[in-house]
Amino acid sequence: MQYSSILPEVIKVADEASTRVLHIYQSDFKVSYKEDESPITAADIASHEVIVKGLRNISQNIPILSEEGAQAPWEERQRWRRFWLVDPIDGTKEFTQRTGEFTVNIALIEDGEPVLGVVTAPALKEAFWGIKGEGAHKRDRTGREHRIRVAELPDTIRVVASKNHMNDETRDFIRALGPHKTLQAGSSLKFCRIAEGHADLYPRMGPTSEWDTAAAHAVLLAAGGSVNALDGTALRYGKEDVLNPYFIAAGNWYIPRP
Ligand SMILES: Nc1ncnc2c1ncn2[C@@H]1O[C@H](COP(=O)(O)O)[C@@H](OP(=O)(O)O)[C@H]1O
Ligand SMILES: [Mg+2]
Repeated sequence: MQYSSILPEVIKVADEASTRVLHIYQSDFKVSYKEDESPITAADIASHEVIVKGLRNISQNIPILSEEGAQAPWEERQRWRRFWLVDPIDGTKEFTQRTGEFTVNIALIEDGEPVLGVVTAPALKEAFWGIKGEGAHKRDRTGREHRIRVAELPDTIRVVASKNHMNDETRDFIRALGPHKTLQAGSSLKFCRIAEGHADLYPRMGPTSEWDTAAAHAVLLAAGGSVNALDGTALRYGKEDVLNPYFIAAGNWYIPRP
């Protein structure tokens, strides 16, 4: 499959979803709570609907797994060699707190690997995309597009961490790094900050689901970075359990084995 030939259409779908999301963000929206007590708004649903429709237009035959869609049973999912993995809004808490740090995420998975990813931050007017082996790009708030790449290792490591889901394990890991600077960012933007060279490391010793990380993982990979579980193996997608293991996303950082 020629990923570069479908990329402009995937960006268009993400942009359409972003426009809908932003419209709701700027309105007096209502917040409801799912069974797991995580928040959901009309923007999550609207974004999901725009993306599913758009991706079906691009490819009739590639199945879709979305945070807000009905999940196909494992008997079916385990046969998917290639599928779209979607988080219509990552950082719903950021959305409801109106920090602007939420994203729309679309990834294409092939044999467990994120080979294409598009991440948009509607309120920040930023977009990131990447294709395995073909590099990553950012569109900034002025509309200018440019290639991005992870930074060379700086003297002081810049660590990016969750605002809403910080925990003791992640804090201990960061402390053990020694001298470092800390940046905060919401949602999958943390991976994108590494991909564009503004941060070096994102340790996540806490739960996330496959849709939270896949698109930004693809961007970071394409920009020269990595996302590894604590045993050093790359994060993979399309598992029976959609939860990710704890991970370390990094630019040019050497991860010492325990
Ligand atoms: N207990 C838990 N189980 C699964 N995922 C969790 C979780 N706590 C937080 N997350 C995930 O962390 C994401 C937010 O990350 P961050 O704190 O880095 O912004 C949430 O994305 P959603 O907003 O899409 O639900 C959510 O999926
Ligand atoms: Mg999410």
